[in-house]
Amino acid sequence: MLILDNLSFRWPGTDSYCLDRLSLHLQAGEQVALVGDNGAGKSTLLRLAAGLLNAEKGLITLAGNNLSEMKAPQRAEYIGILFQEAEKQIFHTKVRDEITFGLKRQRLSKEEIDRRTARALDLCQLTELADSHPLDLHAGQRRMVAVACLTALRPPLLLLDEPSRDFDAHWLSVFEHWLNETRSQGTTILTISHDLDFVARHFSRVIHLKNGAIAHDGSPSHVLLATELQEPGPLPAPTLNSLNHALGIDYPQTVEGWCEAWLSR
Ligand SMILES: Nc1ncnc2c1ncn2[C@@H]1O[C@H](COP(=O)(O)OP(=O)(O)OP(=O)(O)O)[C@@H](O)[C@H]1O
Repeated sequence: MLILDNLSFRWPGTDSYCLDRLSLHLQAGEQVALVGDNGAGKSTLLRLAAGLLNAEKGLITLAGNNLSEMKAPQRAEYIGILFQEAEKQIFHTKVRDEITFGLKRQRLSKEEIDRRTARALDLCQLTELADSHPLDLHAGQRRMVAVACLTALRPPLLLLDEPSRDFDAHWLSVFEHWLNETRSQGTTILTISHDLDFVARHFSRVIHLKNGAIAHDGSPSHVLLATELQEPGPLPAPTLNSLNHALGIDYPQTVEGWCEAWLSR
């Protein structure tokens, strides 16, 4: 689905490479989390993958196409982006209009637009807020409005920048339910996250970016327990991994799986 081949990128006016000869291959239907310190280059990588920045060297291929040769509307058919400040993606005065905007641009029938909008509102628990002004909503709900727009458009690749931040417990569970639904439909997802418990709960492949290069790439237990993440620093290991490590066991990453394994030991 997405191939980053030997990618190098420097921000204008800087001498050092922000990303240095980075290669990454995402299969269709894979869900991958990108973790690493502040300034490691995660958002820059996501913007390159979205075609919003151009690499100095290397090639990005999206569904067999050279990304740098794809025009914005063609890229939009394949890629949905959730920025860190998702509220800046919202322009309309009603939640419903925000969702239908992208669908109308795709020239879908009214029935299809209504069907997709109703489903997106329902999945994102926004049905009762459909006629509200997005700016009257709180941060978690506003983020779900941006998520609902992606849901309705159904791009095969989602690029999410710290999607779980700003949610309270209720809206985090709504978002995680949405993520499970989206995964079950085979959508390819690349997400940035600093929440390693969230990463361990949802992603079977984790990439640890360090100083603009891939330091580790593998399962959550492999990557999140790697030495760098164990040391005191900005990325503490997720709770279940720390527990497994302390007890010297290799148990599942979900609370349910962990309890099952513990009870049947
Ligand atoms: N618009 C910009 N102009 C110049 N340098 C930038 C710009 N955006 C980011 N950088 C620099 O590029 C490097 C990587 O930044 P980036 O935002 O990609 O890191 P990150 O891993 O996403 O960090 P965080 O976890 O804090 O979001 C940093 O040194 C940052 O200062």
